[in-house]
Amino acid sequence: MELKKILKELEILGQENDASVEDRDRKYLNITRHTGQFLEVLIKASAVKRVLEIGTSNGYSTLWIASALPEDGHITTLEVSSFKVAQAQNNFKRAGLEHKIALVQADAMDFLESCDQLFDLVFLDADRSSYLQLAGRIVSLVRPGGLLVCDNAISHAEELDEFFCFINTSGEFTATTLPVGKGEFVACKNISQDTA
Ligand SMILES: C[S@@+](CC[C@H](N)C(=O)[O-])C[C@H]1O[C@@H](n2cnc3c(N)ncnc32)[C@H](O)[C@@H]1O
Repeated sequence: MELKKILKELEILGQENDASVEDRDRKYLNITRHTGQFLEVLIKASAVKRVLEIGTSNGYSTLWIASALPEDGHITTLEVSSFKVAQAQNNFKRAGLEHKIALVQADAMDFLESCDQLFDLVFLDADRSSYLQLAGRIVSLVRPGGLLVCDNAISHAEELDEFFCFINTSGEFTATTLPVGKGEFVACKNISQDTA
């Protein structure tokens, strides 16, 4: 099925589902279309090839990212819920983008502890209360010159304040928050003068 149609279908499903379902674990909580378009532009403009996404849900944001990547690009996306993993896998297959996507069913902390790759882009959209605990690992997985993007930077600014403070005071990133979708915190990892 054509990607555009799948994205539209998932937008309608997300709105209807999240408005009617009480259980938060069953809500999709997808990024907005504008955030998808923003990620698409960022990936293309920055020649991003390797992406780590934390928080797949049913794969809506992953589809935006995977479709923006070049043919030799790759995204690893983490999701803890088996209910959502099954739906995401099906959506990746329908969009014909499976070859660019590694969907890992895991808790982010477990995965990050054992991950030794560097990524051009880390997209963070999971359980906000765990970000501060994950912050050290996240920082180390972004390559120098690479990007960290975090969703909900305006919609949940207070909750994310300590995490953003950690990134901003690390001295390792140049960051800003953009009024796109629910607010996107965008941080570029500085390239030290020694290695530039
Ligand atoms: C906001 S939703 C992600 C939405 C998705 N990025 C999109 O736009 O389509 C957050 C997801 O993160 C998952 N999640 C929460 N904590 C997690 C963790 N510690 N490790 C992996 N996944 C987690 C939840 O199950 C949920 O599906």
